[in-house]
Amino acid sequence: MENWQLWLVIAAVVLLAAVAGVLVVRSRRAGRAVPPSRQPEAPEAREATPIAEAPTRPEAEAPAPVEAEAEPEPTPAIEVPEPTAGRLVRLRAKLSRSQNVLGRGLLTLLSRDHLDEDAWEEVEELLISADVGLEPTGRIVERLRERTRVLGTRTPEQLRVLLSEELTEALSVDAERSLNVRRDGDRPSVVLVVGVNGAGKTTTCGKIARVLIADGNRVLLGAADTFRAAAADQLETWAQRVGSEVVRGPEGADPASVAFDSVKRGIEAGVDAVLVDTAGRLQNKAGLMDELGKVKRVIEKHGPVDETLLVLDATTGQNGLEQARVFTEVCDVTGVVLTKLDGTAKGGIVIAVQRRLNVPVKLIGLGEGPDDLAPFDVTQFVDALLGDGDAASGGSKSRQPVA
Ligand SMILES: Nc1nc2c(ncn2[C@@H]2O[C@H](COP(=O)(O)OP(=O)(O)OP(=O)(O)O)[C@@H](O)[C@H]2O)c(=O)[nH]1
Repeated sequence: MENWQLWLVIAAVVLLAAVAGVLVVRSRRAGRAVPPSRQPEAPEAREATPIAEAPTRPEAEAPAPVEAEAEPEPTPAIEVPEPTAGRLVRLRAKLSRSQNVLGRGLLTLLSRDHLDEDAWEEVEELLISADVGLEPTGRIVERLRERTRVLGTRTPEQLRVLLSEELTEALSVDAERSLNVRRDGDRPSVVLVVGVNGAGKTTTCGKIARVLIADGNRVLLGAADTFRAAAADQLETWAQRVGSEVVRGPEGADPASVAFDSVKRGIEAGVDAVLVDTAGRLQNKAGLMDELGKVKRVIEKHGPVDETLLVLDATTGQNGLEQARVFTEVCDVTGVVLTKLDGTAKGGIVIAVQRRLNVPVKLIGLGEGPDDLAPFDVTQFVDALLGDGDAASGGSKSRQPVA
């Protein structure tokens, strides 16, 4: 090989080596430039907490250990319900805000020196305007007249005791007020929730589910209100919040078939209670009777309905009572849930409902919040109606605070 040829070969080799070097450096830089968000860890971390495995028992509801970089899921978190014991006492402020008109008004009237006819008429008017109803009002006034006459001079404390006793008497019923939600062997208890549109049925189902779950039960919600898809969506949201299963059908499905499937699924899943939400269209009594009758009949293929709760909006007053009576004729109502008592000063409706429908008020709704539902308790209710007694005692709070 000539000398010039040798130099040519060496130059070509050096050039090739230089080009190769540049290419290697470029590809390394490109490798480092992959953004962290495109690394595969993030999706894997998200999959580590599937919603399907979310615990349904309240004691298991403590926040799950945080997975390092997992992004939060958009599903509503399962909430820990407030304990149910003493709910009405805790909600007393909401109740007394609206109900003091009745209690304080009565105390003020009765503490007058001379209880003449005009004064008694005012007492009567106050009771009627608080939706107590004509017949119970007459009875209460008659008894108050008699007892204040015997009493003669009245101290504020005596008046308070007297009124408290009379209201307690008017509100008391012989029937059981607690919900019949005990499992019967391997069959869950079944609660049918009925009432007119907008009374608060779906909300009440969700609130009851929370109460039952707070007490350690497993609950299934059945969306037999197939008339409005939004109603089933609303129930489903409640189910996710409280950690219960939900059974729903397509919009316009036969409510009876959804109710049947709900109880069937409740039995299979071994839950303690199945709450069935229904539609409340009240176009005519025959239609309602057909629909609710069928729902009840198909549920009973699995066993009896343990509770039929009639949800009643307290703000609808005496008119609402007429509609409510239709439901008691159509199905065997075992208890009333009186909602929206926070939004009316007419607490006397509790007395009227029980007298007119002959069904005990079992629960009361005192707001839109998830824990704004309380078991109805006569003593605590009367306490809330009468407030702290300072209207009659001129400001001295002589009573013991509510325990
Ligand atoms: N203030 C107050 N609002 C309540 C109470 N209970 C329910 N509500 C409200 O009443 C409205 C109607 O409640 P729903 O539960 O949708 O009534 P529904 O009977 O299921 O109505 P439909 O699905 O149309 O039959 C909602 O805005 C609730 O938040 C209560 O105790 N107090």
